Amino acid sequence: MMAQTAQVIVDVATRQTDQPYDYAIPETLADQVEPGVRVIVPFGRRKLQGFVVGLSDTAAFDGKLKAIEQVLDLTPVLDPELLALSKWVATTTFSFWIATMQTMLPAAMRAKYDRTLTWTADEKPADGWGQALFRHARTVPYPDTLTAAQTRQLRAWVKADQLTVDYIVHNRAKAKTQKAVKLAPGKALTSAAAPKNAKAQQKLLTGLQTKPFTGVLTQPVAAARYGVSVATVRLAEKAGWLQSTTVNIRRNPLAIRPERDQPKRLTADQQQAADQFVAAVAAKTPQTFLLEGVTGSGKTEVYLQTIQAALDDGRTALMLVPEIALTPQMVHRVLARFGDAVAVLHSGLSDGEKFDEWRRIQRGEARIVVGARSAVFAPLANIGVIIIDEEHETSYKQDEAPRYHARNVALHRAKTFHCPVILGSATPSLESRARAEKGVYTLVRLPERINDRPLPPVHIIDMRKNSGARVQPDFSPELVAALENTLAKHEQSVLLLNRRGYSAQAMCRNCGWIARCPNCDISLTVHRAARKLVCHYCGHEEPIPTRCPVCNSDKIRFFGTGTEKVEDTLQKILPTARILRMDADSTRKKGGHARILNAFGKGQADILLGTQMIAKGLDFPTVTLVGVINADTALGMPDFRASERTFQLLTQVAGRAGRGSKPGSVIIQTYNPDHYAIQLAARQDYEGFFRREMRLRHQGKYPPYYYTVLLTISAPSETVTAQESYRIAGDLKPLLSQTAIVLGPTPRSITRINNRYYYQILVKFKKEPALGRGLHNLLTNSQALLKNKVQVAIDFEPQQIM
Ligand SMILES: Nc1ncnc2c1ncn2[C@@H]1O[C@H](COP(=O)(O)OP(=O)(O)OP(=O)(O)O)[C@@H](O)[C@H]1O
Ligand SMILES: [Zn+2]
Ligand SMILES: [Zn+2]
Repeated sequence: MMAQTAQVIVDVATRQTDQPYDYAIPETLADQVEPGVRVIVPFGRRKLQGFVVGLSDTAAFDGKLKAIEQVLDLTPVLDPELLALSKWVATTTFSFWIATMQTMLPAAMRAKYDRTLTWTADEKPADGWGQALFRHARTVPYPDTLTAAQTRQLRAWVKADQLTVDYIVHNRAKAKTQKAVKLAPGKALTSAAAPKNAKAQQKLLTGLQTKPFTGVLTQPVAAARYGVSVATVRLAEKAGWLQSTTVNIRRNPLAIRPERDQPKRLTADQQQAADQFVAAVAAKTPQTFLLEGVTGSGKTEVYLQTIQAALDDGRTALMLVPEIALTPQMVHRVLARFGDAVAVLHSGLSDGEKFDEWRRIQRGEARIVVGARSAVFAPLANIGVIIIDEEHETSYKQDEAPRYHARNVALHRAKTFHCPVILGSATPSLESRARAEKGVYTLVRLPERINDRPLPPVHIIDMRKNSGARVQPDFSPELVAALENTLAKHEQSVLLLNRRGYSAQAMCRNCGWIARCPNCDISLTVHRAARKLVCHYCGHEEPIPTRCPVCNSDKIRFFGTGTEKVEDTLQKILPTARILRMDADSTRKKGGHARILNAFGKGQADILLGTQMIAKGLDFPTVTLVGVINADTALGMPDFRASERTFQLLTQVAGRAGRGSKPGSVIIQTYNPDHYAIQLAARQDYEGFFRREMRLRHQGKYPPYYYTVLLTISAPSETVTAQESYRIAGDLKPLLSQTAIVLGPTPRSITRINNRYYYQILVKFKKEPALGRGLHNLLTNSQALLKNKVQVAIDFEPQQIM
């Protein structure tokens, strides 16, 4: 019997509507409504989009149900696994179900884009309606009105791979076509078809006779196949023995086609790691491994060989990397090993490109997915292994709703697919390392660098002694000497400017006025190249003033260390050095990262100066010196993870030195030379750091000993924000046991952003069965919140507490 009722989640992100609504299924749509398709339904006075999440045979209240008006998808956009996952993510992150479902889809499908139909099969549609539809073009607008039979026909074509539905994305990317050729039917391809002395054309003719092709080849591919130039292929078209046509080509995200490489012979350590992973793939055990491998220990090669094992087993593989644009090298390596079987998903892609990749995955054309955080929702079926590289990275946690952590989502999917998860890092998060300690994860270590290369020696420079009139504030004499030395040897250096909370500000030297944002409690940052002051929180911009608005003096000066300013100073110290700067400004343009890294890799610069983004994953064998200009800025943050972050950053960046045959060295400038995070990072002693930091977390009752939930309450009025925060804290406390700890409410360290005030409550707990429901009720039932324009954000295991 056909289902009569569909449960639909409508596209309204409020607590009140965050539940399935019943809709009747009209008979004409009966065979189109399935879980995972999107529909248009009447909702109040509006028509809304929604997702079908379930079907049932009986109506909840007979006859009174409104009916589904339209089905948007010919095939489900979310399969049962992803549908169930979206629900789980919504529950565990206190998000709206609609929001998690939307997060899983490429943006092109979310907005109101126009749809098209493209006939992809060689032969024409069999029936008259289809032939009429595609009479003038292979791609036509999606018809406005379709009968049920016609929709059924479209669905059948899609299932038979004869038809695709596309979204016209108006920004940047349009579907790309390339000129192509096919054999002209009925043309005799004899050598008489071209002049005897036209050698290239004769060569092509011979090739076409001895090695003919079917279907369509792009001009360059045809040229390569027959060893002639593209011009010759064009001549052949003119002569009529090849027919010209076009093909849709995939918008290739990174536009790189690296040379294919072969698996490397593993070292003994790599082999024992790979053996365990491959065994878990084969045995289909949802086991979680923590691969703790020092920088340059060859973790990537182990990932690649494990992926190969999953593919050989007929399964697929998912590999997450932190914000992929930051690691073009990693993507390059995966593409070099697996070529077209790889789909790449990351935030640098246009909507059209993302959609292309997503569809290749959904259709099973791409069996390996490499991507940043949201790629954890890639529509892969039959996953054989999930890898999370640099698992300690905070970018795996989304810091806006839905506040999911990709690691947790990965672990959940792995359970569904019965596949192992590999968490890799030189500096694992304390949470993961502690789980390995307890035996929840299996610890696998790579303690040595490849080819017995030593880890580089690290020198700590005490910047408190770097004073006096003649010294440069940002460059100790030791660092300058090392840079000069490296330059003289024609080797390369990497310089890290740790900019977190540290940027150039404009100040009046006469009265002390500092340029501040009118909307936020934060000073504005100087962007000298653009001659602007910019707020990094709300985006407010204003010109740099020439006179102080308070005392009218013209002594406006800049202070603080911006990357631009350091670059200027560095150029003065080393006039002949070729410097490349890599920060948010210099990489804003698409592909900016890849371009800078590429230039540096080719030896077009001597020094790569950059922010955090240069610390991770770079593998340049020619780098022999790494300098850290200011190691301390992260230490000063009011966050219990400050030491962990500092340790991770310094260890990672130090690991960029000496990866090739020449030995490297590292210089760390700091005002806290005795701090354990800096001392242990200098020794690359992860285990030592782990033990020490664990003791402190235990004393302070912080993760991984305690769980944390952060409530952030905001409103346009500070009084309302404070009142509501105290009320919420008061409501929560009775729900909690004696062992739970409630910190706050306290104003956030930057209390006002974009003219809203922010207060926080941090709950630390070990086991609170009633907390989840309590928080849920708080959000659902609170009319007061709505009335006062109060927003409450709930963040389970927040990565940033400020
Ligand atoms: N078995 C092997 N034989 C030879 N070279 C190898 C082998 N495995 C890896 N390499 C090379 O060693 C270098 C370091 O490896 P890789 O970048 O994978 O290390 P990693 O552990 O990911 O480092 P990091 O954590 O610093 O990013 C790379 O250039 C890689 O090509
Ligand atoms: Zn002034
Ligand atoms: Zn602002």
